[in-house]
Amino acid sequence: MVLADAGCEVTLWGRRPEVVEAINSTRTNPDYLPGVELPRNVRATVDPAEAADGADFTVLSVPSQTLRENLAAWTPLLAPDTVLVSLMKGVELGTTMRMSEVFEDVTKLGRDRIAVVTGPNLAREVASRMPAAAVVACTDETVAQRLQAACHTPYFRPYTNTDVVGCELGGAVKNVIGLAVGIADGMGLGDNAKGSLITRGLAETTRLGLAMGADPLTFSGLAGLGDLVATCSSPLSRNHTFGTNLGKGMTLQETIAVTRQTAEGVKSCESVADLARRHGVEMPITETVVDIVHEGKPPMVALKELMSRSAKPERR
Ligand SMILES: NC(=O)C1=CN([C@@H]2O[C@H](COP(=O)(O)OP(=O)(O)OC[C@H]3O[C@@H](n4cnc5c(N)ncnc54)[C@H](O)[C@@H]3O)[C@@H](O)[C@H]2O)C=CC1
Ligand SMILES: O=C(CO)COP(=O)(O)O
Repeated sequence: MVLADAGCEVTLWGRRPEVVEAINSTRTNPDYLPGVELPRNVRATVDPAEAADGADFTVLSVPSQTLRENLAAWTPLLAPDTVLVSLMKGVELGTTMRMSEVFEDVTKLGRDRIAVVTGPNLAREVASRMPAAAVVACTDETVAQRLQAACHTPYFRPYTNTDVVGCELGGAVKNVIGLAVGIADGMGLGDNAKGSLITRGLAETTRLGLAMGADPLTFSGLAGLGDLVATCSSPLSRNHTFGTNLGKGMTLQETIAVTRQTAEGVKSCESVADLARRHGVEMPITETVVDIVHEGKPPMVALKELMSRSAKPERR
């Protein structure tokens, strides 16, 4: 919708024929975004070849853990000069690859053909054309500028950045911190706890980013602090909501059963923790989320452990 509002002709691929049919005939996706009317220049198809044909930009937004499989099937269909754009905020389990690295690995395209859009962009608010800023990241600034122009609308204001590593890490780790804040909210721990988790969460994200060669300033920007604040304050966030349900005492299985859409942090917390170990970086909040979500540690026990960690200076 953003690309179409910015003047692009958009062909949207969808898996389910009934959703594609509803989009083409009613201009809405009634199950997921009721009440949002899509512009005329968005057309849907079940045929990935039709969606990819001649595309200047090929924008990918599937769950991070299925990307590799999806992209392997789509690679032969990509238009020769297309730029691949990731909207995804996750890290692949096992390989610990960021989404742009999976793009590179599967398609063998150069980094100047791979871009990322990220920032505080809760889908429901963007679809309601509520104002938001975003980051368009590519190692090649001219490509970032082309994409910036392609998605700039009166309600969507993209900035460029060449720090792809920092932008992707900001998006992926904020989902994990969003889970932590959700858990704290579900436990009724209050706003001081929230402010503390957001800030210390950003500190551990920045530590990891520095170890991976990111620009630390990226984390005080839209891809870092901006997205963290939006996610940790909004009931629209899937990760925050998932955490809240756990904090209220639901089991993992019960929480999964009431979650209809992708909460990336649930899987990516493990790959982020893995990345941290590989780079020798301490990420206590991320480790705590892994313990609660995957090891069944009771949130109250995890809280006591976090609060009784050894005292230390703030900037270390
Ligand atoms: N929802 C939001 O506000 C935002 C989400 N994102 C990111 O966008 C990415 C996608 O998330 P959402 O759109 O929110 O999730 P979603 O669950 O709403 O949508 C995921 C889409 O992927 C499809 N899908 C699921 N399994 C698939 C498979 N095996 N193969 C192909 N397609 C499959 C689903 O049918 C659905 O259309 C995530 O990485 C998320 O972090 C980024 C910014 C905002
Ligand atoms: O990334 C998002 C906002 O920028 C959406 O967060 P959730 O995936 O937690 O809904």
